[in-house]
Amino acid sequence: MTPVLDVRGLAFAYPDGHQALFGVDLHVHAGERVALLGPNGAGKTTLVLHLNGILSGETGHGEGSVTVSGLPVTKKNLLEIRRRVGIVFQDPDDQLFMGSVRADVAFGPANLGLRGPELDQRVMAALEQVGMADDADRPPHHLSFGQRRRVAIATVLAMEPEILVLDEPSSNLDPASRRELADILRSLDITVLMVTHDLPYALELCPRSVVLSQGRVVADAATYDVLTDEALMRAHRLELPWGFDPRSIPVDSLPG
Ligand SMILES: Nc1ncnc2c1ncn2[C@@H]1O[C@H](COP(=O)(O)OP(=O)(O)OP(=O)(O)O)[C@@H](O)[C@H]1O
Repeated sequence: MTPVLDVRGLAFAYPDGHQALFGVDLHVHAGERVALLGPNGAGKTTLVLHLNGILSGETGHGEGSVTVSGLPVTKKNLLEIRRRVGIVFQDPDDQLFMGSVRADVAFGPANLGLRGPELDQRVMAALEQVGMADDADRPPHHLSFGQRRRVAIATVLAMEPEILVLDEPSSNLDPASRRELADILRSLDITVLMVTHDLPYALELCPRSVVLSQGRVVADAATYDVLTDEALMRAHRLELPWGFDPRSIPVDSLPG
């Protein structure tokens, strides 16, 4: 089966010569939810920015390849790649700039040529997926941070991407919003790659974790196995929150 996301031998140095990735391999199959973990400066954002061609060999010095459902990420394929790879950035305000929630969610599909009832239906379906349909006519800047994050996710879902990439989805959320977002993410029938420093969230949502450290993949295993590997965790500056013990979570409540 062709992976949805196929990263092979990806190496990248920024124009100032700083080498951020050294031969990264990552294969994600349809329906998987994978956490991308690693300390500050590991190269997670650099990798994510390659997934839809924001960074590439043309913006620095690169080697290797990224393929999305068989389509290589190249300049020629960028439009289709950006439809297939939906990236939700950490700050929802980077993605919301229209006068209403509805208009923000409609922006992408309208650019793809959708109009009329088909566009409305696409917008409302995406808002329903994130529990924000009742707020369609509100200005995004009237919403709470957690609500804006959900709308930012809807703007991406409205493109019907093949993979949803989330950068720190739980950051700045209160515990209830964090849990509600976890419920939403679990309910989506979509392949997910989630960059996070929130290790309990990774355990709760992602059966598999990939650890990036100093630009290299140093682990690719079941999240439970990663989080209980004390030597690995220590070597790569990964720390569990105080009092959190993955071994105390009943195995049948972990995502499988
Ligand atoms: N524009 C840039 N020019 C030069 N070096 C950069 C640039 N952006 C990032 N880097 C460097 O590349 C390396 C990887 O950075 P990156 O932002 O990808 O890490 P990260 O894993 O996302 O970190 P964090 O968890 O802090 O967000 C770091 O050493 C960083 O200093």
